[in-house]
Parts: sequence; C-alpha cells; structure tokens
Amino acid sequence: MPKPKKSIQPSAFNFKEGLASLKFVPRFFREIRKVNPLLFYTNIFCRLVNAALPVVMLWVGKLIIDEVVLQIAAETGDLSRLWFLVGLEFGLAILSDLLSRGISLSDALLGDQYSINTSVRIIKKTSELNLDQLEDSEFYDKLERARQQTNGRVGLMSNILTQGEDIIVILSLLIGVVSFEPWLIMLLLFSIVPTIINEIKFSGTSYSLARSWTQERRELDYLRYAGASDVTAKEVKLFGLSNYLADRFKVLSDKYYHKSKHLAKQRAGWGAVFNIIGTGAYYGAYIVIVFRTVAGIFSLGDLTFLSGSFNRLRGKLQGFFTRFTAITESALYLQDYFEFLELKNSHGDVDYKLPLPNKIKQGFKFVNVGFKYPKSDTWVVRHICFDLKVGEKMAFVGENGAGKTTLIKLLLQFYVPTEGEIFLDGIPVKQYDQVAYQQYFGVIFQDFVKFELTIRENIAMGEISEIHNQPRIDGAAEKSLADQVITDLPMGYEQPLGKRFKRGKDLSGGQWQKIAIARAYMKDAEVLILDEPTSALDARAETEAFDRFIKLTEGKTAVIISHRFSTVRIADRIMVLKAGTVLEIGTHEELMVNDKLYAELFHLQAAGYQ
Ligand SMILES: Nc1ncnc2c1ncn2[C@@H]1O[C@H](COP(=O)(O)OP(=O)(O)OP(=O)(O)O)[C@@H](O)[C@H]1O
Repeated sequence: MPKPKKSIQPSAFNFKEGLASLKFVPRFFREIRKVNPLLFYTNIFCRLVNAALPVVMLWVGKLIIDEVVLQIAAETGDLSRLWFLVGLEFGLAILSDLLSRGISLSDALLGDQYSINTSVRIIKKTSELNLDQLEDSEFYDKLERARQQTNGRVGLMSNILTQGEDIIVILSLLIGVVSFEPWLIMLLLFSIVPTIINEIKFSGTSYSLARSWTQERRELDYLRYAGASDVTAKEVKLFGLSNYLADRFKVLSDKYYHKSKHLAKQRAGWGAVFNIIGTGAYYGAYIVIVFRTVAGIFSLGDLTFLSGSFNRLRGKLQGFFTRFTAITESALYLQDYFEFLELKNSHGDVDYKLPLPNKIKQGFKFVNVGFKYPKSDTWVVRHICFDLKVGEKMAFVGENGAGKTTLIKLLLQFYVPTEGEIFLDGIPVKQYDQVAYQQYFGVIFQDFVKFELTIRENIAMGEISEIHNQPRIDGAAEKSLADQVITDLPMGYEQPLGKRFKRGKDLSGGQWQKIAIARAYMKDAEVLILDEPTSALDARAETEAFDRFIKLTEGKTAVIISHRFSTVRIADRIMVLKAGTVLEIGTHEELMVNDKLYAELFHLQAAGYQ
C-alpha cells in the first residue's frame, strides 16, 4: 500500500495573521456590491431594521407583563393598552420573521451571483498566465485555494453582515441592561471571557490544517477522478485497479480525517468546559435579579426584561466571538483568492511592446536557442539554429522526447528560451505584444482538447467570434475532411460531442482529429502548426489531409510534426532533431543524399510497408 509522502502538521497559527487578513474584507464587500448593488443594499437595510427588533420586543414584553400585573391589582377592566401591546409584539414578531427570510433569500442570491462572478474571474485569470505557470504544482495549489473561495464565501458574507447586525443588537441590549443594573455587565464579561479564550486558542487551526493539505486534497480529487470517471473506466476495469485506487484514496483521506477529528475533539472539549463556566455566570446574575424582584426593587416586567436581555446578550456576545474567528479564517481564504487574482504573467509587464506587422515579411529565426523547463536542470533543446521563412512549409521530425513540441512552445512564446533568441522579421519576439503575437498562430497540438460541446462550437473555437458564420465553418470542415463526419451525424453541426451530456455522441480518434484540424482552418492565421494531429487518421486519410494542408495553406507559413515519413516528405524542408539538437535540415531529397538519421528512419518505415 503506498503511503502518503510526508507527515502533515497544521502550521502554528498566528492570531495576528488572522486579524491582518481582515484587511481584505472591504475589497470583498466592494466586489459583492458590484455584483448586485440593489440586492446588496436591500440586504443591509433588512439587517439594520432586524437588529433593532430584539431590544424593542423585550421591552414590549416587559410592558405587557407590567400591564398584566397592574390589571390584576387594579381590576379596572380596561384592557385596551394590554391588547395594543400584545398586538404590537405580534406585529414585531411577524416583521422579524419576514426580515429574517428576506435576509436569507438575499444572502443566497448574492452568494450565488458572487460565486459565478468568482469562477468567471478565475477562468479569465488562468488564461492570462503563461504555460510555465500553469504547469507548476504550486500554481495548482493556489488555484485550488482560490477555487474553494468560490463556494465558501457566501458564509463569510453573511457572517460579516450578521456580525454588524449583532453589534447593533449588543449595543442596544447593553444600553437597556446598564440603565437598570450597571454591575450586571461585570458578570456578563465574566461569563464570556472563557469563550474568547477558547476562540483565540483555536482560531485559524482549521484553516492552517486545510492549507497544509492543499496538495493532498488535489491528490484526493485526482484519485477520485482516476477511480470513478468514464475516461479511466476502461483501464481501471481491465487492470482491476479499482481496489488499489480506492485504498490509496482511503489511506490519504483517513490521515486527514484523524488530524481534523483530533482538532474538532479538542475544540468541542474545551468549548464545553468554557460554556459551563459561562452558564454558571448567567445563573449567578439570574439569581441576583430574582432576589431583587422578590425584594420589590424590580417589577416582574423588569425581571423578564433583564433576564431575557442578559441571556440574549450572553448568546450574542458568544456568537460574536465565535463568528469572529470563523470570519478571520474565511478571510484567510480570501487572501488566497486575491493573491491568485494578482498573479502576474511570468513574462512580466513590459511598458512598451511593439505592434505586430500585419504580414510576416521575412519569417522566424532561431539563434542558438537552448531551453530548460522550469525547476529542471536538464537542457531539453540546445544550440538550435534555423530559419522558418515566410510561406515555407517545414516539418520537424525526430524520436520521442527529441524536443519537437518544445520548439513549438518556444516559438509560440509559451516559454522564454533559457539562452539564445527567437526573431520575427529581425526583431526578438519577446519585444512584441504577447497576446497579439500568439494570435498569429493556428495550432493543433497532439493533445488537442476534445470540447464536450457541439460540433459547431468545436470548430468555431478556432475563431469564436465567427461562430455564426456558416460559410466559414462549412469551409473549415470541408478542408479538414470533417464534413464527412458531420454528414453522418443526426444533428449535424448542432450535434453535442462526448458522453458527458444528454444526446452527446462520442467520435473515433480520427474523427475527433478531423474536427480539431477544422479548428485550425477556421482561424485565418499567418502561421499554421500541426503537431501530430493526424496520428489517428488511417493512412489514406492522413496522406489526403497533408496534401490538402499543403495546398490549402498556399502562401502561409506552416510547421508540421509527424512521425510518418511518407507524409513529411512533401514539406519544403525537414528538420531532424536528436536529443534536443538539430541533426540535419534540408529537403527530402537532400536528407536522403545525406544518408543520416532521416534516411535511416525513412528506409525503416518504408521497409515496414513492404
Ligand atoms: N512541461 C514539461 N516540464 C518538464 N519537462 C518536459 C515538459 N514537457 C516536456 N518535457 C520534457 O522535454 C523533453 C522533450 O519533450 P517534447 O514534448 O518536446 O518532445 P517531442 O519531440 O515532441 O516528443 P514526442 O514525439 O514524444 O511528442 C522530454 O524529455 C520531456 O520529458
């Protein structure tokens, strides 16, 4: 049984850190307000009115009891004031109920809208970042914590607003109690101090435990996915992996469970002890109030008002402190979310970026380019020098891991070369505006995305603003041979693909590739790159796809990566890579004469077909 790698301890939590995280709260509220100002202000208004009600209701209750006592003693028979007071209390009770429901409703609606807004921002932020950042596991930890932000923040919002509401309730009740018996406040303080100590002791521990487990939680999510998803189901069944994955999941989650159980038990144990002390203090106060009432110092109404107010005050104050720690913990997640939003593209902000030429004039030039992936000491490619001339069709070939895809990623500025420089029309590519630069390219990678959306959307992803431009979509589908796939589907372009959704239809590997290639044609890009997108096509379809590609992209610059030499040979020039360096470069005929790796591999494949 594999064991989780390290022992995870929640780091010691600093109470000050919790307090400091509160500085994110104003920004949080500004964002919620922006999401729906009307709902936001309605919520605040309802809470303000609701906050004034408890003390008013307790006071009306006191007046009712005093009136009842008066009526019993005086026997006047005039009950109109009593009925008025009862009616008033009834009205207040209904108002309080309506306000509470209004608050819950607006909390839920605001929370939903805010979570949608947060998810959208996370998607957009992710798209702004560079590939080296997206491929980093620390990035995934940040993303995971930011994602948690999207669900849990409804609670934070209502906690903070309830806190504000409770401050008003506490102040109004305090004024009521102090005006009768100032010393009761001493008892009150005594009754809540244990709660405060308890909260300070444990505040932040849940957050620091959860934070220290971010990576393991991602691992758990992944194991859940690997063990229970349509994508992995075939192999899980065939290799009998279900128990292995389930056990691995259980070992890791049990470890978390034990840690959080220990924390929860400690919290509950201490909480119970401190609560008993607090309850003792309350009953001390209650006994004093009862004695004073018996001695005739307080009326019966005063008794109910004071004991009611005291009890509520204690409850509200306890709630205030408990909620306070919940708020500081949640605000720490807020900090994670805002930190995520502030992530900068790793290529940095450069004050001025050159505009791109409308048309490429000369082409690209790699000068002594070398690259190591982040956090790696290995040169994946090195001393790479070649030209990709405008209008040229170039093919990259080489064994697995030779560095072909890496060169494409460098050309696309997904990564910056560790040494050397890439030029476009004589200017280093990093001087151009990166977003505009990447728009130059239409690329289909070997691991292209199978969007589980309609065929129309899958093709239009190449140029999404043209999704309703039927002739353009038809043209792209025809060029990539996807039109044959579409004709056979009952819903045509509107056919949802994949198995995830209702009416979805899955395609064969080759059919998916044709749809993906249509995406490249959809974009009227200056440079087209096909990174092994035809590996699942049958031999006839692949040859046809490449022939078409060469013809249809007449005048455009293109790069093709393929392991099939029979198709690669039609490229203008072929670059052969070996272990990250350029071994040979030239036309098919030149390389055959050269009689090195290309000629060897070509003969090897040709022999396989004989
Ligand atoms: N994101 C990454 N982080 C670290 N190393 C990577 C990453 N991507 C690729 N590599 C490493 O870089 C080397 C070159 O990979 P690359 O994908 O460029 O090869 P390739 O020639 O396209 O191979 P194939 O024909 O198998 O697609 C490999 O050794 C690979 O392990």
